[in-house]
This record gives sequence, structure tokens and C-alpha cells, in this order.
Amino acid sequence: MTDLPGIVVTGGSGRMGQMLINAVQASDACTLIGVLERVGHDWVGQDVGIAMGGAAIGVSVSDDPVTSFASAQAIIDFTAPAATIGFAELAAQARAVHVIGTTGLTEGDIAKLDAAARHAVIVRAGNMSLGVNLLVQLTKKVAAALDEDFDIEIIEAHHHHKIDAPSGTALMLGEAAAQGRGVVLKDVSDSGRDGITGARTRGDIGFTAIRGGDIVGEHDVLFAAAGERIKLTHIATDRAVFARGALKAAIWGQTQKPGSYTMFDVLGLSED
Ligand SMILES: NC(=O)C1=CN([C@@H]2O[C@H](COP(=O)(O)OP(=O)(O)OC[C@H]3O[C@@H](n4cnc5c(N)ncnc54)[C@H](O)[C@@H]3O)[C@@H](O)[C@H]2O)C=CC1
Ligand SMILES: O=C(O)C1=N[C@H](C(=O)O)C[C@H](O)C1
Repeated sequence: MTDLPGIVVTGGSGRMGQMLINAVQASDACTLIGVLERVGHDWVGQDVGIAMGGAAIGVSVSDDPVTSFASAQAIIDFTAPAATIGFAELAAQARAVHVIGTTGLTEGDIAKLDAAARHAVIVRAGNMSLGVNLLVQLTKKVAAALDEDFDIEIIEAHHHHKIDAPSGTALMLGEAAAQGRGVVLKDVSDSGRDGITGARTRGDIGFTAIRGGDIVGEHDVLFAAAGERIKLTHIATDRAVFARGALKAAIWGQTQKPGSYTMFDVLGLSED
């Protein structure tokens, strides 16, 4: 037995799931008490250490979130929108901190998460790395300093398995640029250009998505005017940066009141 917060990792066989399992196992601030996979996944019932190709660690993979969450202090969840919405309700019932990295959530999904956050702590961010959260701040500041002579374009690149676009990070950056400019992102957002699109509309915030190979995650915020360009860039080369942020959030969340939080709260970064 230990007093350390017990963590359940959902989507344990995924790219982030495996990264998170390794990060929790390596941490002396929390302990891995459960791993979840979807019903029918061939990891279910196996010891997760063995499923990952190593030695047994005494934690078997479950497909039952109700039982897994019952004794958890935190759920770290990088899965898919439908799964995350279901987990939010169950995590709230278990009064466990729910750390959500899942992207591609709709406005309706986010409303459901906000409802669950009335009963438990939810920390959600499209990107949990320190570097990106700093880039979000910088983007807001630069956008506030420049006028619409500067076209803003968010360019993101990810591995070929990624299923959502623009990325969650790109949307955070677009939101920050819109806030800096004092506009509402959905009024000026321009994504998925194809065909005879017409010239760029002044003031639009554009999104360009590249998908290829094993790119972990790269984001540029381009401010382009006549005669000059500014580019703010973040490059993730190792998913460990996201896992590190998620663990920090799970531990930070233990001492917070129920509510919806972001990595800005966890990292102590100001919104200004
Ligand atoms: N916020 C952040 O810092 C980051 C967010 N992400 C996001 O995390 C999510 C997952 O990314 P990856 O790990 O690359 O995807 P992945 O496809 O490798 O892993 C997702 C895992 O979730 C599992 N899963 C799906 N439904 C489930 C259910 N109902 N119950 C249990 N497990 C379920 C799948 O079987 C799979 O193992 C994506 O939305 C991605 O955009 C990824 C990296 C960083
Ligand atoms: O799917 C990924 O891989 C990533 N998703 C997040 C996003 O949508 O921004 C974060 C990171 O870029 C990796």
C-alpha cells in the first residue's frame, strides 16, 4: 500500500497511453493502479508490462472503467472523443481528477465535460507541453501588437495516423491569436482551403494541416505582412513532453476544487 495518488491510464496501448504508463511507472509522485483499453482489444486481461513487451508489473489491462476508476485518484485520458465523454461522467462519479489530452472534441462534447466538472476536477488541454503553453501566450501578445496588415496562419504537422484537423494545439494557438486581436475565432477561422477559394480575407486566421510519417507534432504561427514575416515555432520531438505535463496535472489536481482547468492553471501561467 502507498499514499501516492493512484493513476489509471486509459487507451493504454496507444502512442500516448504507452508513454504515460512508462512515465507513471518512472515517477515517485504517483503510482499506476490501472490501465484501460476498449472492449475487444487484445491487451485486455494481460499484465500491461507483458503486453508492452517487458516484465510483468502486476497491473492487468481492463475494459471496465467503472471498476478501474473506483479506487483511482486520477484518470489520464488520451483516447478519442466518444470515450473521453463517457469517462468524464464516470471519473466525476468516482471523484477522481480527470486529465484530458484527447483532441477533436466538439462544442457539445466540451459542454458535457463542463457539466462533469461541477463534481470533479477536470484538466484539459490540446497540448500539455510547457513549450506549447508558452507559445500560446506569445502568440496572444504578438497578435495584440500587430494589426490586420499581418495575415495570421497556423501551420501544423503531425504523423500520418492523426485523425483530427486542425490539431488541438493549432486551435489553442488560433484562439490565442483571436483573443490577442479582440475577435472571435469562429468568425475569422479559415481552414481546409481547396480549389478556387478566392483571395485571403483580411483579418482571417488560417489553418494549414500537414500529415506525414512519424512527425510527433510541429506548430508554426506565421504573421505575414508586405515586406516582412514573423514566425513563432514549437517542435515536439518526443511525446514524453506531453506525458510529463499530464502527470503534473494529475498531481496538481489532487488539491483543487471541482472545476474545469487548463495547463495554464497547472503551470501557473497567466492568461494575459
Ligand atoms: N493534449 C496533448 O498534449 C496531446 C494530445 N494527444 C491526443 O491524444 C489522443 C490519442 O492520441 P494517440 O495516443 O496518438 O492515439 P492512439 O490511437 O495511438 O491511441 C488511442 C488509444 O485509445 C484507445 N481507446 C479508444 N477508445 C477507447 C475506449 N472506449 N476505452 C479505452 N480505450 C480506448 C485506443 O484503443 C487506442 O489504444 C488524440 O486525440 C491526440 O490528438 C496526443 C498527444 C498529445
Ligand atoms: O495527435 C497527436 O499526436 C498530437 N495531438 C495533439 C494536438 O492535436 O495538437 C498534441 C500534439 O501535437 C500531438
